[in-house]
Amino acid sequence: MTDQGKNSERWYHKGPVLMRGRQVPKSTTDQRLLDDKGHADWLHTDPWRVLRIQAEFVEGFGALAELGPAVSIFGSARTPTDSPRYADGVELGRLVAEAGYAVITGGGPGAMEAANRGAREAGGTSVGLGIELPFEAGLNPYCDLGINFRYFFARKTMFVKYSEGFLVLPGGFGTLDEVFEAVTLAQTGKVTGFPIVLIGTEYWAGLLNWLRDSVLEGGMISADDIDRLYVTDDLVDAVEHVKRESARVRPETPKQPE
Ligand SMILES: C/C(=C\CNc1ncnc2c1ncn2[C@@H]1O[C@H](COP(=O)(O)O)[C@@H](O)[C@H]1O)CO
Repeated sequence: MTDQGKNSERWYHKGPVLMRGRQVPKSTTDQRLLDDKGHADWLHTDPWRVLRIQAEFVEGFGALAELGPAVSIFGSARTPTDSPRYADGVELGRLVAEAGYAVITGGGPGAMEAANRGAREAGGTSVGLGIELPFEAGLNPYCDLGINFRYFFARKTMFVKYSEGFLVLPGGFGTLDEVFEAVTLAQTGKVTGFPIVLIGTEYWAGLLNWLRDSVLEGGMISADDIDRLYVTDDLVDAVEHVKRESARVRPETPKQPE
């Protein structure tokens, strides 16, 4: 930390941050630390929040480092347990587990619960990366390994870092956010060989038509960007697509469950 006068203008370095003129603080960080008697407001400030964010990454990396090959399954938190879509989720979780992958979901209800349930029932590894929400429902009972995140962005890093692809059942904003994050990471080369499979041709048709007719037509994306989204109704084909892509980009094949 440096605090100096230079050409009559005061400047101050706080780590990588440069402050000049009126931006220069009236006190130093250590003054504030030592003068701060008795009140705990600092606990709710951004610098303290950064430590919690760091802790979330450290805990996530620590818990998932030895997971082995995994696939993330997304889909609506609102899928009713007695619906055909829930049954698809269970079947998909089972197929993914039988293919030797751990199943990672958002740990919530609906399609997430279905996929965790399928993985658990098939004897696979069932992981839930939950998110703290104001209307907290907690992790579904089919998660064998669960982490509850405060921050969406830390949690999203885990889905991409620890899975070899995304399988996406019908869903709403949360699901769309996960799809578009993955496809943006693929488009910008931040992830390579990362299959994204949309399950349900009828459900996704409107979105794909809009991507072709407006987004591609308007020159906002390229034709091969749309090809990053593989669409199918067939759950076996969905899992096979992930296996094919994994085998193409990673020489080692998934371990079979013991
Ligand atoms: C809506 C209800 C609970 C929400 N609980 C969630 N728990 C964990 N993850 C969630 C939750 N809601 C959304 N997500 C994430 O987004 C995707 C689903 O969002 P959608 O808008 O429902 O499509 C999902 O894949 C999660 O990662 C009470 O029923």
